[in-house]
Amino acid sequence: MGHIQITPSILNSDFARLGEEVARIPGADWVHVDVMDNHFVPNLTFGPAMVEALARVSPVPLDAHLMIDDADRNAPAYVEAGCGSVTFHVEAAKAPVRLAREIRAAGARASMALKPATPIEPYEDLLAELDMVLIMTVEPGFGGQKFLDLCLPKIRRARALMDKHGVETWLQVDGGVSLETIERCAEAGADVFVAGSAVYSAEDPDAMVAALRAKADAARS
Ligand SMILES: O=C(CO)[C@H](O)[C@H](O)COP(=O)(O)O
Ligand SMILES: [Fe+2]
Repeated sequence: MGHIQITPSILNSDFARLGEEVARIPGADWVHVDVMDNHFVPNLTFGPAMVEALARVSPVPLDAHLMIDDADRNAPAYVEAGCGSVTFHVEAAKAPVRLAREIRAAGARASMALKPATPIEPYEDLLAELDMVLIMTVEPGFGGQKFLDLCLPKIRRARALMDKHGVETWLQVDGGVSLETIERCAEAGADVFVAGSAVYSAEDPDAMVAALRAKADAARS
């Protein structure tokens, strides 16, 4: 299991001041950018040009979460835009192995996301091809939703499969992660934590990043 990493989502930040919003979280490991196309999910956010502009000013690398159809065709643009990690949804990818290899070859970390109803077991043999697996703990599309406890057993099963195969793949959780829920995720085996509304509704977002990290660290020991 890797060290604890916190990746705040800018989905619930002020889109009119994105440069300033990312400057408020210098203590984060990554900035999580939720790309939505109004087809894969019923919401629309950023495209490659906006992401490229954000990558130029962000104090930490970008962790792109692509909630877009036809990931095979559309994901490589986000590596080119300067993201350090690119996550595609397996439900939107026709050839996930080929896509993961393409992302890695272009110089980013390759990651695959699963919606709450998508099992991890069919993808066991793909783990070595991936730098990270993202387990959604809400239905993708919107920030500020309630954490789904029903996803915890899948986090445990994913960690067990990673241990079984001896891979270095990170395990990210995304959706409803807060001071109330982060310990459950860490105990289940997650090591990378997305937190959107918890960070950007806090008076001091960087202090919230530190508080989340401390809780996850404590849950581990
Ligand atoms: O992928 C997402 C939604 O589809 C977001 O990353 C996620 O919901 C973060 O926001 P919050 O912490 O408020 O749930
Ligand atoms: Fe996300």
